[in-house]
Amino acid sequence: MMAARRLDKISWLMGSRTSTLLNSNGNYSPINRQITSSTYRYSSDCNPTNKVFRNLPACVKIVEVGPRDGLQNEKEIVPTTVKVQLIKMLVSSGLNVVEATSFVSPKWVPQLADAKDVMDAIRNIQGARFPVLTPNLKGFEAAVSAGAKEVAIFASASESFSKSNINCSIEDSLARFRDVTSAAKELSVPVRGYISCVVGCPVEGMVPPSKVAYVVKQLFDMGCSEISLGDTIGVGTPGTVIPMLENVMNVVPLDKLAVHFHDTYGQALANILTSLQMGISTVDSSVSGLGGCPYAKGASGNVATEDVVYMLNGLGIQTNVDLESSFLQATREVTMCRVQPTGCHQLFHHRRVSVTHSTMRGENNGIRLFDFGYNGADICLTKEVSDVEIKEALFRQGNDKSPGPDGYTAGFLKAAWSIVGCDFTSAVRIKAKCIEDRIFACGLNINTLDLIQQATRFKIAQLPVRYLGVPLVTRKLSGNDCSSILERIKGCDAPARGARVSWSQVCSPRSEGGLGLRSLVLWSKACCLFLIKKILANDGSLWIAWLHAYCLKAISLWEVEYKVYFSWILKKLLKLREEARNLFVPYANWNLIKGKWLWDQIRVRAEKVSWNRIIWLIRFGLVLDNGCVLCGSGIESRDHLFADCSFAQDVWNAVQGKDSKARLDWFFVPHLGET
Ligand SMILES: CC(C)(COP(=O)([O-])OP(=O)([O-])OC[C@H]1O[C@@H](n2cnc3c(N)ncnc32)[C@H](O)[C@@H]1OP(=O)([O-])[O-])[C@@H](O)C(=O)NCCC(=O)NCCSC(=O)C[C@@](C)(O)CC(=O)[O-]
Repeated sequence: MMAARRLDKISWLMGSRTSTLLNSNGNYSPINRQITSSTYRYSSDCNPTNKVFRNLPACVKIVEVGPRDGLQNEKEIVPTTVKVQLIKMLVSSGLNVVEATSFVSPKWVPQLADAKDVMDAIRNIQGARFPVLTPNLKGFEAAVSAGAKEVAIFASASESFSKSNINCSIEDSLARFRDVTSAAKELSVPVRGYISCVVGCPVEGMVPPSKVAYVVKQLFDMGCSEISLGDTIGVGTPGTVIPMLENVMNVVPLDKLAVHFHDTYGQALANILTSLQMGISTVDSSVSGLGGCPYAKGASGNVATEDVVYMLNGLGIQTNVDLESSFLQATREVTMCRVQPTGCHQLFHHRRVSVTHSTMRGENNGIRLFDFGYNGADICLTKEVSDVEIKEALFRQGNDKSPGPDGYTAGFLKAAWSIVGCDFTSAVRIKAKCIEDRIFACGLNINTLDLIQQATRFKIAQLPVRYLGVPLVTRKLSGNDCSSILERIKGCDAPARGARVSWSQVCSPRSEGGLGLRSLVLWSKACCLFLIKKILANDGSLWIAWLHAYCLKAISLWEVEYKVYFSWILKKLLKLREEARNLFVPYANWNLIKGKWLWDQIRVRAEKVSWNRIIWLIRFGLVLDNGCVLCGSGIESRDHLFADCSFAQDVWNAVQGKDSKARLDWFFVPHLGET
């Protein structure tokens, strides 16, 4: 949600600043200045040769992944023109590697279905490279014919993630990627390799560094010019990143490696700094921290480009990026204003990223929100909800979620959104206002509720959610709560008074003219009798042992006296003792006494009817079984129907005018008329 908001802001910013990027001929002109740390106000005099930062690189290549990784997770389709504008703005800020889009299946990532159009539109932008993601040969061919000069393949160090992201095992993916790299080699197209889940996987948990190293080596051997190590769900810390990097560095040269950190736990900058100290000099990031992987539950945004550049500037490390470019400045300021309306103080910069990622995306927010004690959080929680948020909340619901009090399902509202969208959002707003002065409590006793009510003077209300007329309350339901459903049930009884068939007859077996239903009252009684049998047979269950030890206390069930402290079920069983005695005493063998047998004993029997099979056959157009309905014995085959069936034999005999008991032969039937 936060990413969506930031997108809105970015679009707005782009709209208001487009003019600054167009030259007098109306063509796009990137700025592409060489930026040094001295251009930045807070750059330090940090000497990269000092003890702590001895190994830091002098300059870092930033790979901007916002237009691809940043957007791929957005549900709302971002118009192609906006994407193109975003890419132009990023290049204008000095970012000279911008991952533009993906040539993946549009069914898997609908947001990037316009990959070809994006590539068409950025064809003439100079001063930057635009790699694109290609999951297979099909994607590679499409990318190349759309004008891509660089591609990226993406494997995973986790088997489960590989399956959920690209629908195949790691080994199968490597085979696909070999096809891509050999096709790319022929066309001299450089291939970047990604590895996801390098420290943790949403399904498998921790991923062993040796597994990462194995996949890295495979990608390197197949010809990847650069390999980016992705902490897809942002769970890494320097503590887990260091062993992973050490393993990887053993198998491929350092200058071939890049890092790609998501910022779920605000660790991305620490991880980047650690990676730089270990010699890495290529870092992926996404403008304003947009991003997440649609197939990695819990993956939050990428590390924000502005934050990375800010840190690198502070360390005196060169990038080509102008943090003071109008675009990055404005993106940063507006994003900060959302959560920090009192000012855009640089000190809150880091907090902004962490809070926005965790609170606004709705992930991990329970802990993070209060960890920070940050005053931006309450603004997030209390500010007015937007129409986009209302729509998002509805569209996140499953289609078959139970309907609200108005009876409309989420599926209906989604399908009819173009018609009812405006009404729906305004209705939600009205509701949001009228519930303001009531409290919805859960799990509190009546005294506490009273105290709250006295202190706040708010009414204690019930959630306006009912199912079949019964309120969804957190305490035990009272008779009053159920009154509406009871009324309905009673109401249902009324028309039955004039019915021609009694309920007991409806509940008799089909062979006795009923519908084959079982009366619940009778079935419950049969179950109770069954429990009595278990007590008498001392069947060994824990409950029976407990009954014998604590209730019956060595007295037989027939003789035990009724005690008020007995449980309701035991009292119920004792009331059935006489009936049980009549049933059980003649049968010493407990094994013969089953629930169905008991039900058969206690039910009222009716006369058998001969027509039931025909009725059921006709009523449902079904053949219930393949037995003959005329004689009741034998399978209803051709031979049986025309020859073997006793009814058929009577017919043939009548036709032939003789009383032959001889079995008719099927082959003889066609010739019957001839005799
Ligand atoms: C790999 C597939 C296609 C396999 O998907 P599949 O369903 O197993 O493949 P399929 O071969 O059975 O094809 C299914 C349909 O997709 C079509 N298709 C097949 N290939 C393509 C293609 N290239 N372009 C366009 N269409 C394609 C194909 O033609 C067919 O169409 P249909 O006959 O049903 O109409 C699918 O799983 C997919 O597209 N996955 C991409 C998922 C994705 O983009 N994830 C996000 C990127 S990875 C990431 O974010 C991590 C990273 C890189 O940032 C690093 C990190 O953070 O860790």
